[in-house]
Amino acid sequence: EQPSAPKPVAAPMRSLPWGDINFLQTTDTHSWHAGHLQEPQYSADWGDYISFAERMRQKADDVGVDLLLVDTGDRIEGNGLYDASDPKGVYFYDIVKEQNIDIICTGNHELYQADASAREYNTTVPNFKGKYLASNLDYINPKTGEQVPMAQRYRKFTTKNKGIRIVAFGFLFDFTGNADNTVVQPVEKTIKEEWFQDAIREEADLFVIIGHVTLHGPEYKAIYKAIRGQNWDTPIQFFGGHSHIRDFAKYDSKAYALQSGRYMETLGWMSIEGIKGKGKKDGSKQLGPRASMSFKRRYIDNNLFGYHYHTGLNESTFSTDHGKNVSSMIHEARKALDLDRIYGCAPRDLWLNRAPYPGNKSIFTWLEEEVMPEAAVTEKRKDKPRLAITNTGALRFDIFKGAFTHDTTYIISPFVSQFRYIRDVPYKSAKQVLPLLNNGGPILKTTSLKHWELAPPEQMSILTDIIAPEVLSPEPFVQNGWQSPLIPATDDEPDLIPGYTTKDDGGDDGDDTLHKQISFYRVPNCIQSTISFPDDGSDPETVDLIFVDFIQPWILVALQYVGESYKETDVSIYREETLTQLMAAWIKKNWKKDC
Ligand SMILES: O=c1ccn([C@@H]2O[C@H](COP(=O)(O)O)[C@@H](O)[C@H]2O)c(=O)[nH]1
Repeated sequence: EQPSAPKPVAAPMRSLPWGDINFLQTTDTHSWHAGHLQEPQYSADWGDYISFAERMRQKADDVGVDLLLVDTGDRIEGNGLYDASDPKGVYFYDIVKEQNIDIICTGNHELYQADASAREYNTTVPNFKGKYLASNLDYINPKTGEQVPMAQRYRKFTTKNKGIRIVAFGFLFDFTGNADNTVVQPVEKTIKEEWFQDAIREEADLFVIIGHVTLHGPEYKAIYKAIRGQNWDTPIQFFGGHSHIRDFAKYDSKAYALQSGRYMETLGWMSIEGIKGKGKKDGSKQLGPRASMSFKRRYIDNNLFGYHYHTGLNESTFSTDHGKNVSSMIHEARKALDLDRIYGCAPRDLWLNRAPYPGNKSIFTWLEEEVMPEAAVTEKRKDKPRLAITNTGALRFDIFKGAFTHDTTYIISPFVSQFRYIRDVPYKSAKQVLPLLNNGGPILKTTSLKHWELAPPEQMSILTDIIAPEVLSPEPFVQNGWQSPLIPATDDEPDLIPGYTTKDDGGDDGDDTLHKQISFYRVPNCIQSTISFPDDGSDPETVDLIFVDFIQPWILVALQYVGESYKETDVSIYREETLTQLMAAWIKKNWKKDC
């Protein structure tokens, strides 16, 4: 772990079920490879994960079963370890490649910016040669313009100990926001291609589909139907991602899917018992239906207490030299990037989804009422009445009371979005834009734009508020000078720390650590600040309509719906700085430095 990481807190644990084949999954790590330096329950780093994987592989070898590692994309964007260097990722790629991942694929974040996709093609794919799969993704060579597969389409291999013959694929959901140096082919089209139809006819003991794909969306449904249509009895294991939640889905009695959360908070554990490997010399051909199998999952909180518990090791025996070296690499990178430099001290916790919006604990109310009115200003139009709109998905994480650092700026908002504007929009039309964006409804039915892409990804899967019987602790729990956001508030379960209490198709026993439930309040797709309106409360004739560039397509469609025919050429840059830079400047100016 990192030297400043808070020590994990002991908690009641559930052990890991082992099977003939076992998997560890990471997804949506978003460059949190240093772990969470303000939350003890997620404080292990990528080096610790390497030690954990090495110890668990040893255990698997000792009893003659298999363990494979999977990563399903969105490794970048969301933490200073990737975002703070110029170019991005200067230290990051060498750290990630140290983990011995068996099957790995691309997320949408690897594709938003052309330079990131180029690094993926030129660095990550070769770093994981033979393991990196791109079933529906192509790269466009910038020199020749040639469109080539991002990586190999699928992989066939046999496991070391049980001789299980695996055919594996690596998909990305039907993403359309990629830069123009990649091509994402819709899943429905890909599965009709000859290579895929041939691959699902290969002899296999297990199909493994990894993807940056949610478990209950149309893409995995289509792949499942295609494989099951051809192989009525072969086990199929899916690994998904993208919506940042812990999830487990049962498609049939031999087809399951696992998704392992976000931000290095969770390692997913999947075990399948009852698979016979035919890849061993002594293996016999499968005749008739397979015997019953069991598919079990766990969500492992990423901290050393759990890693020691699951390996049966302790502080002096757990870490491998390799793991320790990678922790040092991360520490050196963080120092070189100056990630602990303090910008200001947050006076209170500000929550993305743990507190209701609007409200004084909501990060969006803070942004809307305090930050945007000061940030959405330019000298030459500072007296013009204006509406400034930001999508809530632009913010990615909570702010905890205490030190707000260089690192935190990227944790909160890694994007390079700027404010743009359309000048002098009739107010009667401009005021209808926010409700249209938030209600989704009619405007978006006629386009390929999806309103859920505006909000935090968790809201794709969490469709109603979850209100936990917890209250925020009056006294923050302080460790190593950092603050943990919550401690148990009542005496009835004094040992439980607030955290994930997952319910999925397997029931409510998936989490390896027993936690107290945390609330989740849904937020609107977009928020709006009303700035420099007439003092007498009257409506202005026209306003400058300001918005972050990510939502420009939605804004233009909404304006069209209310009868205004603005085009891309009517949009100008309002501020040169990114939203992240503007927020950082606001914090430096408004929050005191001495925490
Ligand atoms: O420039 C951007 C890019 C993305 N977003 C928001 O992020 C989500 C996607 O996040 P995942 O981690 O891939 O799930 C997208 O739907 C937007 O809400 C953004 O605001 N700006």
